[in-house]
Amino acid sequence: QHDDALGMLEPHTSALVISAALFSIVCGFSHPDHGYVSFDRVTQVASILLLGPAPAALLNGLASLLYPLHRVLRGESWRSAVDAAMANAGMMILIILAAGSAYQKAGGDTPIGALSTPAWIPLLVMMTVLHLSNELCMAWFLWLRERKPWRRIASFSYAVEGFSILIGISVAAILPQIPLPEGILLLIILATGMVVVRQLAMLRQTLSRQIAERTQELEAKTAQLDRLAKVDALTGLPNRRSLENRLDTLFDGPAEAREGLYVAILDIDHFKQVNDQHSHALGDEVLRELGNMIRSNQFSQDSAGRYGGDEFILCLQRTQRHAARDTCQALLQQFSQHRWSSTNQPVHVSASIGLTAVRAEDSRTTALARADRRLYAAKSAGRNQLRADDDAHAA
Ligand SMILES: Nc1nc2c(ncn2[C@@H]2O[C@H](COP(=O)(O)OP(=O)(O)OP(=O)(O)O)[C@@H](O)[C@H]2O)c(=O)[nH]1
Repeated sequence: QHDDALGMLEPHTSALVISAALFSIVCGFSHPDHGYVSFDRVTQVASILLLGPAPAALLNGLASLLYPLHRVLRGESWRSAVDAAMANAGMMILIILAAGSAYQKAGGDTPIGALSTPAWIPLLVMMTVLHLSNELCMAWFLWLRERKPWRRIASFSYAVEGFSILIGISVAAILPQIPLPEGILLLIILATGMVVVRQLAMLRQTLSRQIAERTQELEAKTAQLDRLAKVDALTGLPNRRSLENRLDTLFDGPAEAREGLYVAILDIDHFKQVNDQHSHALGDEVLRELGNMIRSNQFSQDSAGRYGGDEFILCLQRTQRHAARDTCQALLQQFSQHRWSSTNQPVHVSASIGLTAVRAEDSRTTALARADRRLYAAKSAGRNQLRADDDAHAA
């Protein structure tokens, strides 16, 4: 007979079921992919089989409503905890009533007589199907409300679910058959198992979080090192290595990429004197400011940089002879007219440029060597000037 009259509930039975239900909910854990995974089915199934669907629904529903206390103690807001508890309790009561009725319809006894009763199979199937429907409804609801993507329905939560249901069935079948001390021992072993699984899950979660944090730090450091390896610290322009790589790419690529390509070498005039007569700090400021000027001119941004000391390489792509000359002249003029602020006495600093058009047969070395010869010619001619291929005396 199906004895699940609510009036027959003993206070100590009710207290035990509510405590067990609370314990099995609290022993859950948040899984990054599957959300909150808990063992509450153990108590739900055991209480359906021992007390009947209606008392089980009542007691587990009550436990679910009490659960917010625990979540609030963990720092969640009352509002969100109560919201979640109401939704949980409602779904749980429905699942218990439906699965419990299926069990009774299949001829299952309350309390369950033995594990050999096949009526627990519809209970297991119903519980799993209802869990799946619950998941689908939640996913659909979250998608409707927050456009959250659908969570993957993975085997893990079903493994926990199925395992919990089987434990619940076993507990219900075994508990009434054994003496009280053994029964208590069984419950203690079960509770310890839940705590251990929970602790292992939390440990796994902490480790994954730490690994994710370290990976992020390492990626940031690698990106920083990568940047430092390519950039000149003083001017912020590409450094020699990065410039050479860039020029190699240009020179190794198709000949069309070098059409209209001009390469210039700029060297500050008597820079040693700037350092010696004023200060190294002013020397640094001159280099930094020249870097800013180069950046704000029309040089190919990734192919203009500091080649070393007071020497800079400038590339102009897809341009013409006059335009290349004008750009270089404008830079020399801007640089020589700059008023250096870090000193009281007036300081005049100028630079010289050797400019050359890249030829079809050029390699990086031959083009730079020709630009260097033009620079030498500019220095020899008195500095603060530009020498290009077509200038008189250009070497
Ligand atoms: N302040 C400062 N000086 C630097 C830095 N790197 C190189 N120098 C100085 O730049 C100077 C380069 O001098 P040189 O190229 O030999 O000759 P110069 O005095 O510029 O004379 P010319 O090139 O013939 O006009 C040296 O005195 C270096 O010490 C730097 O990062 N900061």
